[in-house]
Amino acid sequence: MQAETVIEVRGLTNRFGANVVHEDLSLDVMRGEVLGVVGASGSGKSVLLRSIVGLMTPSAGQITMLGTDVLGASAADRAAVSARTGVMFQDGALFSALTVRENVAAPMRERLGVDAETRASLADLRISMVGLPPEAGDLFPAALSGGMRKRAGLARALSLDPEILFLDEPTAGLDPISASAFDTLLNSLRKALGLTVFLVTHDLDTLQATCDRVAVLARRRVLVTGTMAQMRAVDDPWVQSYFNGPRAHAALAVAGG
Ligand SMILES: Nc1ncnc2c1ncn2[C@@H]1O[C@H](COP(=O)(O)OP(=O)(O)OP(=O)(O)O)[C@@H](O)[C@H]1O
Repeated sequence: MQAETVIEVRGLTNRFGANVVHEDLSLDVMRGEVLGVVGASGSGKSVLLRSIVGLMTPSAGQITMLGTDVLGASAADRAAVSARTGVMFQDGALFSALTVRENVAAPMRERLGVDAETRASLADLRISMVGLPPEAGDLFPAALSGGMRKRAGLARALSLDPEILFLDEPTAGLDPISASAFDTLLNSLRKALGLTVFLVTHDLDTLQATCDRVAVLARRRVLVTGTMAQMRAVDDPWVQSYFNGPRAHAALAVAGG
């Protein structure tokens, strides 16, 4: 079966004044894969994610998502594509004045023509899918631990039953046990829901545990894509120090690789 490209980025350029972050960057994301996006701090991983999900307008280039040219599309078409995706930000980006259940239900208000009671039941389903206890739905974000906040952010990203999930540093700030539990959760959700996942991370354990392919951002573009094993053979100093450094070896040893 021919693999389907669900995100196609071509000729992407992003600059902030004199700071050129991306220049003629290209990337494909295939349906059903978990793609890890790595790169040094400041290489433009978050800017790439924000460009794809429409939170910022790139300086130049073309982005096709789920068959729609998102930069050229009408606001209504962009919103329709956006409703088929979910984004989880590093800090969860939850509304502090809303309970977890209300946070998870918030995207449904606009997009789903269902009453408040149904929205609450659907939100509770998402809350249980991410492994939070039922009582977490009544809590406000301030009452959650870091790990619970990540899960609540994930539940909200799953609110509209998305095809593509964007995760920005999902395990940052978590202790190793919680991070590993998050990896396991991501793997099981991805299987159960048939998700495509665009995962920005620095976490080698997460890459090893969850990703089918990795894309390395360097020198303003996607320098290389491939499996973790392929990364170890790439002749580039940053790629070598990242994928063949002591931390990478530790991650591989744990994974039995
Ligand atoms: N709104 C903005 N205005 C000006 N410069 C910006 C803006 N957003 C990002 N940048 C710049 O773009 C570059 C890439 O930032 P980005 O946050 O995408 O990096 P990153 O690879 O995600 O880094 P990290 O791993 O540290 O999170 C940085 O030089 C940053 O200062």
